[in-house]
Amino acid sequence: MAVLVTGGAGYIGSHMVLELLDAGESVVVLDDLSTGFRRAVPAQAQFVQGDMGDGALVARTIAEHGIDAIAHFAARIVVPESVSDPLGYYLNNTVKSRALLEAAVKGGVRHVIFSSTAAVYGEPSVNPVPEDLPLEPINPYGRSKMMTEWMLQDSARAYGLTYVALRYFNVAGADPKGRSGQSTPQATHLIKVACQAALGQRPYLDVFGTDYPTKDGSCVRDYIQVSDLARAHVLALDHLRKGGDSLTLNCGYGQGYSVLEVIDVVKRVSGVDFEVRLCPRRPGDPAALIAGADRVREVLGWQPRYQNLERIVEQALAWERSLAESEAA
Ligand SMILES: NC(=O)c1ccc[n+]([C@@H]2O[C@H](COP(=O)([O-])OP(=O)(O)OC[C@H]3O[C@@H](n4cnc5c(N)ncnc54)[C@H](O)[C@@H]3O)[C@@H](O)[C@H]2O)c1
Ligand SMILES: O=c1ccn([C@@H]2O[C@H](COP(=O)(O)OP(=O)(O)O[C@H]3O[C@H](CO)[C@H](O)[C@H](O)[C@H]3O)[C@@H](O)[C@H]2O)c(=O)[nH]1
Repeated sequence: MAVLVTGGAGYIGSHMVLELLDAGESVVVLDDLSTGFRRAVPAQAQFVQGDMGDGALVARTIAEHGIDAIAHFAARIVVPESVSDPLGYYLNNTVKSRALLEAAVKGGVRHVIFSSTAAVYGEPSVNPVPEDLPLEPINPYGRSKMMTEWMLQDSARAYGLTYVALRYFNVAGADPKGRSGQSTPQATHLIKVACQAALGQRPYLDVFGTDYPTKDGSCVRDYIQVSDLARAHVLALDHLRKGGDSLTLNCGYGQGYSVLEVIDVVKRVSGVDFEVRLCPRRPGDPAALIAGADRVREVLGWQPRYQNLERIVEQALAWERSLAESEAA
């Protein structure tokens, strides 16, 4: 038995690969390296370079490696890009997920763990956000993911596979052992960008919006550490392999930090008072997104290990430093 990790050369997928290998699993990564990195895949994992939409390749990979479960991370993930290129997003995230699922069903794969997102909720009317809130995504990225959740639901009913859809809130930090982290040079994620500003790799940091109805006017988010998140996937896989039902679970800590609070923590941990510019709102940002986070703990017995923003920022800073050193070498 082996686990196929699509998008395993990317930020979150590479942490899943580490978590699976640490748990003694056999791992095969399928990635087209469109935003991922070959060096992010450890030597103990098998690597197949290719497109998850290539049904013949996926079928061959499933058969050759005896795949019983797929952890499906591969996607395009930049919300504004999804607004300017919706058909590109529906192709990669929805149409190619359909091809992957078809090959999985035909190849007898029993379980799928899917990377969904808080973006399926759009601008939620309540916070913390419960999983049963009606889905009202406000951009093509969120819609592309919602449709894949639907395909999984329908496929589970029709073909008997079981799945866990995990709706991530804001993912941050890096492997505590320094083996992986967020490597995308143009990443737009707040904690990554703030760390780059602290290390002098960016001249300043923009704060997008200071007039939101929140504690200090800036947006509030729930930042979950990436290895804690990967651990939830491993528990989800155990749950399914033991015959557990299909599930949809939020992944967050249920704790919100404002953009200005995050910046304070990055300044304190780094010891650098970098320049911060207060800017107008960024289109499409909901004021607050905090996970209703009880279900993942109750159903999977998930216990976070790194629920501490200082620690998450320390990891992100350490990763940025190691990236800068490897680029300089
Ligand atoms: N980063 C976040 O905060 C966040 C939040 C919610 C959900 N997610 C979801 O988590 C998943 C992983 O995101 P990430 O932050 O690691 O992004 P990432 O860009 O680092 O990783 C995506 C990986 O998928 C690969 N890929 C893309 N299209 C492919 C295709 N057609 N065939 C094969 N490989 C392909 C890329 O090369 C890359 O390695 C995505 O599904 C994303 O929607 C991320
Ligand atoms: O330079 C920056 C970067 C971000 N922000 C703010 O910081 C908050 C967090 O922004 P991120 O870009 O880090 O994350 P998002 O909340 O926009 O998006 C994340 O969560 C979404 C789910 O809602 C999607 O899944 C998406 O892929 C994932 O990156 C937002 O209020 C944003 O406006 C800034 O002020 N300045």
